[in-house]
Amino acid sequence: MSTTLVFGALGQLGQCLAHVARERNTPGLVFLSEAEGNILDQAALAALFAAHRPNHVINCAAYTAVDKAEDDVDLARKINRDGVENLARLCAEHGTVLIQISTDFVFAGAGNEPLLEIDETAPLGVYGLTKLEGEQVIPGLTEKYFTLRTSWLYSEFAGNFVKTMRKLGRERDELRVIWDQVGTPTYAIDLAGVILGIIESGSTAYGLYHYSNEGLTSWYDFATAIFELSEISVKTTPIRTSEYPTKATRPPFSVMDKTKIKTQLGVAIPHWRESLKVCLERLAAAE
Ligand SMILES: NC(=O)C1=CN([C@@H]2O[C@H](COP(=O)(O)OP(=O)(O)OC[C@H]3O[C@@H](n4cnc5c(N)ncnc54)[C@H](OP(=O)(O)O)[C@@H]3O)[C@@H](O)[C@H]2O)C=CC1
Ligand SMILES: Cc1cn([C@H]2C[C@H](O)[C@@H](COP(=O)(O)OP(=O)(O)O[C@H]3O[C@@H](C)C(=O)[C@@H](O)[C@H]3O)O2)c(=O)[nH]c1=O
Repeated sequence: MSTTLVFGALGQLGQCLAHVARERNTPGLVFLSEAEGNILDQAALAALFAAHRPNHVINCAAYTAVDKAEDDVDLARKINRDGVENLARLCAEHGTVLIQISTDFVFAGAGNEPLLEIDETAPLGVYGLTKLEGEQVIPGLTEKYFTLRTSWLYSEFAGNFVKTMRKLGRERDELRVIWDQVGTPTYAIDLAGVILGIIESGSTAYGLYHYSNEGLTSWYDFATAIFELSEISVKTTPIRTSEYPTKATRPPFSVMDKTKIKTQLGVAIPHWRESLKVCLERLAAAE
């Protein structure tokens, strides 16, 4: 039986992978928390590879606190770059396929056309920069990798914008949400399905791919859709980024073009609003 090691298993995407793998009865996945599989601990990683001889590794481990990263550069770089290097090196030694997850925040987002895999990267903050460094370290070490750039992940698991908005929308009289940052939300359950599909298909079409849901929206319009579909009534005011100061600068336009993953890997992608409905139904059912 083929084995897949999943690092960062207790994070949002890690939990979504566990959920989808259970639903599909996918065998051979070994889920590793940070304590069980610290991507900075080279000796522990070597022992895990020797014990499991994995065919695939999914790296869900990351430093994802976008604002905090601005003051925590060394740790962000260790996790988002050096940890990826550790995994890629061992994958090369063992002939393992590495599935790395990256972000739309590698782009400056100054344009207004959907971004391709070949488009210029220019991260605006430490999180995006260190994620880009993680992407870039892989091809020098192994050819057998899939790097999937995704954006605006949400799900019923862990903390995310959808869960925050539902909570704040019920607690507050008014919310002010940025409308001049445009991107595409991604239901992390959909992404988990795509990752498992790549493994199940045994695809060797290695390389860098963009994956998000279809369509585009602003954070304000996303929040408005969350309230409408959740039947939460709260005054929601669109504001400019300048009216919501944050430590890290985010890309104003980070919509990614998914033509490559659709044509080369045969991935079918739901519109963000359809996937949002599914997530909100599941959240409501659990309440
Ligand atoms: N969330 C989003 O909106 C987006 C995320 N991405 C990317 O998707 C991937 C998954 O993100 P998501 O699941 O949301 O992130 P989370 O922050 O929810 O999960 C990351 C996990 O990595 C763990 N971790 C941190 N350091 C280490 C380490 N040294 N060794 C092993 N595990 C570690 C964290 O543990 P602990 O919490 O205990 O530190 C956490 O459980 C990441 O690569 C991220 O950059 C891309 C676009 C959007
Ligand atoms: C809570 C809140 C947020 N916002 C804005 C701030 C920010 O621009 C946007 C989203 O806020 P968040 O803190 O959820 O998201 P942020 O941490 O910027 O999300 C990013 O995370 C990393 C990990 C990624 O890789 C990106 O793709 C993206 O998902 O909404 C408001 O305008 N009003 C509010 O009340």
